[in-house]
Amino acid sequence: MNRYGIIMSELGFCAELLDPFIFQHVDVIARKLLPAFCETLDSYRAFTVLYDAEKDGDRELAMHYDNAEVTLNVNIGGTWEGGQVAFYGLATREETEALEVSLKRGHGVLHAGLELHKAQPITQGRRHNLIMWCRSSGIRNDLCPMCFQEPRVLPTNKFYHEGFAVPGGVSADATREMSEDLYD
Ligand SMILES: O=C(O)CCC(=O)C(=O)O
Ligand SMILES: [Fe+2]
Repeated sequence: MNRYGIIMSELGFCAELLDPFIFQHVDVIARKLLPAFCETLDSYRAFTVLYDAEKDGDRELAMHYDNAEVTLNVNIGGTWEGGQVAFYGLATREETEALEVSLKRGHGVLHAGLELHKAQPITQGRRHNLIMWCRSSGIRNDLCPMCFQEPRVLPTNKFYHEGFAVPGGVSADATREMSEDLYD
């Protein structure tokens, strides 16, 4: 469970910092390294995780896959022991033996969102990471990364579209009207 993380958009870190970082840099690297999992990255959800072995902190994160086409997980501080990120292969396949990544301070790992993974318990110190769930509507519009079904994409409110994009042809005004009908 992530009880102490913060959502980067709520702190205003997106427009000047994360938008250019993800859309101009991570996008190029992700499409080169993980072409089977992403096309152009066109939205993201970024948040932090904070583990603390000494206080009443979170110590670990249970096995899951991400609501992302690709995830960039970067350490942004702390000194710690334990806390490896363990990977078990794609959620759509049989579970493999754990591949454990011990991130060093300031280092990161880029992986497919579909990779099953968990954070092993931290045994000493604190670990603070920035998690960027990067989305590619070109992929998720055809296959929802959570339920593996083809989604029916409807306009939603303008703040929270979870990475899907309404297919072309719908004007901004029409989208706004539809979302007002649906959610007001
Ligand atoms: O603790 C970590 O480094 C991994 C966090 C994670 O997998 C997530 O928040 O989706
Ligand atoms: Fe994750």
